[in-house]
Amino acid sequence: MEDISHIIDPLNAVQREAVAAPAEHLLILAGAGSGKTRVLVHRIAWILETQQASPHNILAVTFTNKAASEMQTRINQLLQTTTLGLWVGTFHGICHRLLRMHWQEARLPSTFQILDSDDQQRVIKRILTTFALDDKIWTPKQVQQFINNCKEQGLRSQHIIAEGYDLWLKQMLSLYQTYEEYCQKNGLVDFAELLLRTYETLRDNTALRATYQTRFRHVLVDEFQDTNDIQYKLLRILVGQHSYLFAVGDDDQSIYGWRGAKIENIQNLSKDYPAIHMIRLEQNYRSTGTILSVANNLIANNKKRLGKNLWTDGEAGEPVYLYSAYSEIDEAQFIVGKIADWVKKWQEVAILYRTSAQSRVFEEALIQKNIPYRIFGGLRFYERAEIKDVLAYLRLLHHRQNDTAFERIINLPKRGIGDKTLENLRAIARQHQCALWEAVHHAINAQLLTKRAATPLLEFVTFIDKLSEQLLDCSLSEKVQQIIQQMGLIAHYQKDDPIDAQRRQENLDELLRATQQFETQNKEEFDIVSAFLAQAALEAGEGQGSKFDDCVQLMTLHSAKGLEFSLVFLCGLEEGLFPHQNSLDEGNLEEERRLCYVGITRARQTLYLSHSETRAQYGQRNNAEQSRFIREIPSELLQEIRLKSAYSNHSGVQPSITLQVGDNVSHPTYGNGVIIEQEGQGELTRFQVRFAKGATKWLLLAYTRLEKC
Ligand SMILES: Nc1ncnc2c1ncn2[C@@H]1O[C@H](COP(=O)(O)OP(=O)(O)OP(=O)(O)O)[C@@H](O)[C@H]1O
Ligand SMILES: [Mg+2]
Repeated sequence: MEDISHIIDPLNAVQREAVAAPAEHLLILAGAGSGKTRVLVHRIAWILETQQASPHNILAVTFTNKAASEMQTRINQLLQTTTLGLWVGTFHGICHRLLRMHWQEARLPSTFQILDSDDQQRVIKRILTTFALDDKIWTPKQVQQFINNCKEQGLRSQHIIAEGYDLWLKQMLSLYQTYEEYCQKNGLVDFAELLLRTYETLRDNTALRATYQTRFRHVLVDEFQDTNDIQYKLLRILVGQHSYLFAVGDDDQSIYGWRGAKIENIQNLSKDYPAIHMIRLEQNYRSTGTILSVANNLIANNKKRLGKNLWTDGEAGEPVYLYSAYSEIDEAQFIVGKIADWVKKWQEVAILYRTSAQSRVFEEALIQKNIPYRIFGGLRFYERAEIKDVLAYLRLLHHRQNDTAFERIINLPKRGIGDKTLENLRAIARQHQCALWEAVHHAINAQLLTKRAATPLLEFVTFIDKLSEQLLDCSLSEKVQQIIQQMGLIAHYQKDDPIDAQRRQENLDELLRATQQFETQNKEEFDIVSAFLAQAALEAGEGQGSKFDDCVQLMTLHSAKGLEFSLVFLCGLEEGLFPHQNSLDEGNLEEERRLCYVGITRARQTLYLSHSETRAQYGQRNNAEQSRFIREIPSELLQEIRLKSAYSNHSGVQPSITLQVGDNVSHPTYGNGVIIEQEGQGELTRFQVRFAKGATKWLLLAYTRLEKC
C-alpha cells in the first residue's frame, strides 16, 4: 500500500477516525473551524490513495464554486498529481453538467440556455403582461419567489392543488404553469430548474439512475446543514444501494432557512440511513480562545440546537474589541484606519456586514486610503449591466432564438425602436409561436409594421447576421472584443453616464481577460462560447477578478460561510439591522444568531465588533440601538473602544460650542461647507456638514477642527 502518512498525520484522533472509516455512511456533525472541510478533503485523498475507488467514482458537493476549486487544488496537492474524472462542484454546477450530457433524457433541446435571476424576472414580466394583471399587485419578484419556492420543494404546477376559493394560489399556479410551458418551449432553464430537472430525469430514467448510482460510489457533501428539499432528494437519488454518503455540517451554521434550507435534513439522514455513523469533532483549530468563547456564549442563547461544545488548546489571544461609532461613516473610518495599520497581507482581512448596501461607505473609506479591496459575492461581476450587455450579444450571435438576449440589446445602443414596435413584435411572436428574431422576419415579410418601425429592425437583424458571419472563425475573446468595438458600447456608456463609464470600461477589460483565461484553460472544449456563457451565468462573479490578488475582502455574512481570516470586522451590530428587522418580524431570531455565530467564527486572531449610535436610513438619520447580540456576550470578554475614552485622551481643548446649524465652516481636509444638522451634547456634540466638494459628513466636534468662516 502507498504511504498515506501525509494524509493521516495532519489530523487529530477523531478526524482520523472519520477520514479512515470503513466504507459506510458517515455524518460529521461539528462546530465551526473544527476541520470539517479538511476532513472531507482528506477523506477523498485517502479513498484514492488506498485505491478503494478511482477518481471517477467520487462526487463532492460544495457550497460555492470557489470552495470547489479550492477543494480540487487541495486534493491535487495531497496526492501530488492532477486527478481526472473526479467531480467536484456545487449542486447547480453538477446538475448543469448532467443536463448538458443527458439533454435528451431530460427532454431539453441540446442548446438549452440558463436563465439567471434577472432573465427569469424578465420572462415573468412578459408573462404577466399577457395575463393583463396589475403588476403592482402581482410583482414579477413575488411570482419569481413563488415559482422558485415550488421548484425547491420539488413541486410542479400540476402537483399543487388550490382548494376551494384560494384565488391567489389559483392565479399563481396558472402563472407558474404558463412560465413552465414558456421555458420548455424555448429551452430555458432557471437555477431552480437545473436541480429539479436533474432530479426528475434521474427519477424517471432507471438506466440513467443506475449508471450514476454505480458510478458514484462515494458522495461527499460539505455544509450539509444548508441543503434544501430538492438538494436532499438529489442526494438520496444519487446515493445508490452500493454507494456511501459522507456528509459534514454544523446545525449552528444553518443560515439559509429563508431560502428553503432545512436543518431537519440532518435528522432525516438518521431516518433515511439508519446505519449512519455519526462523528463529532469538538476541537477548534481556527480561532483564539477568546474568540471561541464569544462565539460559544452567543450561540448558547439559541434553544433549537443539537448541542456541542467547542474548545481549543490554543492561546486566549487578544480580547475581542467593541467599537461604538456615532455614525456609519465614523464606523467605516475607524475600521479602515485599523486596516491601514495592519502589517500583514490585505487578503487576511475581512469586513463582514448583514446587508450588501452597507458596503458602499466602506468602499469609499478604502478608496480614500488607497487600500485595495474586493467585494466577494455581492456585487457580482457577471451581473453587472455592461457585462450582461456584451454577453447578451454573444448569446444572440450564438443562438438567435434567445429572446431575453434579443430584448436586452435591441435598443442598445439606441436604434430608435420604440416600445410599441416591441410590443407588436411580442404579439407576432406569440401568435406564430416563434422567437422574437423570427417575428421580425415575419413582420417585415408580411409588411405588418410601418416603414419607420421596420427600417431599424431590418438594419438590426442584418447587422447581427453580418457580424455573426464575420466572427464565425474568431476565438471567443476576439468575438467579445469585436462586439465591444463594433457596437460602440464604450461610447454608448460614455453618453449614458460619463461618471460611470470609466468603471464600466474597466469591467469590460476584465471581461476580455476572463475570456482569454477561459480559452487557455479550456483548450479541448468543443463549443467554447456555450461553455463560457454557462459558466458566466453560473458563477455570477464568485470568481470575480480584481487587479490585485492581495486585497481586503468585503462580503455579506451569508457569503462568508466556510472562509477564514486573521482579522475580521463584524459591523453594524444594531437592532433592526443585525438582527435584521425582517427576521425579527418573521420570528427568525435564531437564524440571525447563527449568522452572527458564523461571522464571529471566521476570525482567527483578531475580531472587532462595531455598531453605530445613529444610522442614515431612507434619507433620514435615526438613532440605533445596540444589537442584543452584543449584550449576549459576557462583558469580560469584550474590550470597549469608547469614543469617550478616546475623547479624554484627546489632547485638544474642551470644545466650546459656538457653532450652529446654518453656519458656514471650513475643515482642513474637506474644505468649505455648511452645517445642516446638529446632534448630541457636550463632548459628544456632532455636526452634519455638507461640503462644497459634494460630500456630506457627520463630524464629532471634539475630534475635528471645524472653523466658522
Ligand atoms: N488537525 C488539525 N491540525 C491543524 N490545523 C487544523 C486541523 N484541523 C483543521 N485545521 C485547520 O483549522 C482551520 C479550520 O478548518 P476547516 O476550515 O476545515 O473547518 P470547518 O469545520 O470546515 O469550518 P467551517 O465550519 O467554518 O466550515 C483550517 O485552517 C484548517 O486547516
Ligand atoms: Mg468548512
